[in-house]
Amino acid sequence: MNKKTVRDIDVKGKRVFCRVDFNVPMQDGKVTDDTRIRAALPTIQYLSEQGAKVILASHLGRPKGKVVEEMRLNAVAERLSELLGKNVVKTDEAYGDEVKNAIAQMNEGDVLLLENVRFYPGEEKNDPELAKAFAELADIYVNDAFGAAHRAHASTEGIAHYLPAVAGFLMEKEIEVLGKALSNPERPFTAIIGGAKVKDKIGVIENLLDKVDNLIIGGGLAYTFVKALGHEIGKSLLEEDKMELAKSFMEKAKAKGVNFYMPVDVVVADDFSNDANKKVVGIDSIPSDWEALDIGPKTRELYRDVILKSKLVIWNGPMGVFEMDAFAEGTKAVAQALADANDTYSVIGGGDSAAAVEKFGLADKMDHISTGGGASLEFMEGKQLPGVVALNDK
Ligand SMILES: Nc1ncnc2c1ncn2[C@@H]1O[C@H](COP(=O)(O)OP(=O)(O)O)[C@@H](O)[C@H]1O
Ligand SMILES: O=C(OP(=O)(O)O)[C@H](O)COP(=O)(O)O
Repeated sequence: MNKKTVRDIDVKGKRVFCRVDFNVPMQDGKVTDDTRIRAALPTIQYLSEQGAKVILASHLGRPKGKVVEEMRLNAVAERLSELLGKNVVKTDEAYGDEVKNAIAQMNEGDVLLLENVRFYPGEEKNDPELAKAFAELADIYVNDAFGAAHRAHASTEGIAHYLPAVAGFLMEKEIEVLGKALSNPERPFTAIIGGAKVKDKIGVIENLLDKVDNLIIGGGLAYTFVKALGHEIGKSLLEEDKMELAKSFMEKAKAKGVNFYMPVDVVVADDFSNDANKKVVGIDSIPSDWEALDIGPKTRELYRDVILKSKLVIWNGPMGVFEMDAFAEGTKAVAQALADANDTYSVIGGGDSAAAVEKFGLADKMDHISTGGGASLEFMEGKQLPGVVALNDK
């Protein structure tokens, strides 16, 4: 990465405004998955050990510029405090006098967490006034919020124009791992794209066609491709207006010598539920009133073979409706193949794929699980991430 990092600056005694992505799942006021908090610990601990006054900022959810009580960061501060083994002061605002007073009382090494930055309308508008108000709190800006790096907001982009601005360790690692995967990939290089969001992922697929040796399509988005080939897909997921594009991608893949893999058989169900009637059918035999909710056993074998022969695999999006056990086998097979492929570097991106890998107990077998869903996708599409662009060059 050609951006400065926390290693390149002296932070001792300095007030450091550190943007993190603590947008974590919560239930009944408790943090239910602290992966993103743990992922930011190396930077927080480093800054604290170097004698900085660490002022953390994050968003949580989408409160749309207003205070939403359930989206306060109190529970996050508690969890962080447990993980750090030290007290974390939490303020009820993200800037202003209360915050300035709290910061004035900080000692070197102390950690403070500001309130949800999205409680202010200026955050998502990237309002320069709010960015300046954040900048006034500190001497240095550190961005470690990879998961929000695709957002040009006041605390992720705007503030970087008013302070020395560097990347944290998580940001550096994500950019390096994903960047290396895309710029100098070990081959064969395979991308597996699944999930449901055809619109979000179609750009990624196009970009990947210039980079990969194998492109594997699964999940709900596969059926737009299946239909584009002229097959009946019954009630399976379809983005009709993307069919032409899907067709052109398959042609482009052929022209570029990219192996394009699609399901050869699928698990179809007569209802979108775990106890629906289900059966395995060939890809050209989906009954008109059934829907395909998982890839079939032949497809799992085929995809496994491709994975085992690959040196680098990036995976974004489940192969089926893995939340229901009846349709989790395809996703599980891909996760298991990645776990078994010892010579294959595996990169998982996207909240649902990461959750699936976690659910199957295979997370520690993966080489890199990205903390960013949207961010890793935009990065893989070849887009510049505003939160990274705004940082100081080396
Ligand atoms: N065949 C399918 N039909 C309908 N939904 C599907 C199918 N396969 C996967 N899905 C759904 O796709 C969702 C994940 O999609 P997406 O958000 O695009 O993935 P990610 O979060 O990994 O990027 C999951 O909730 C899953 O149930
Ligand atoms: O959770 C996030 O995105 P992700 O689910 O795409 O990884 C980030 O915190 C960004 O949140 P946002 O999509 O509300 O801007």
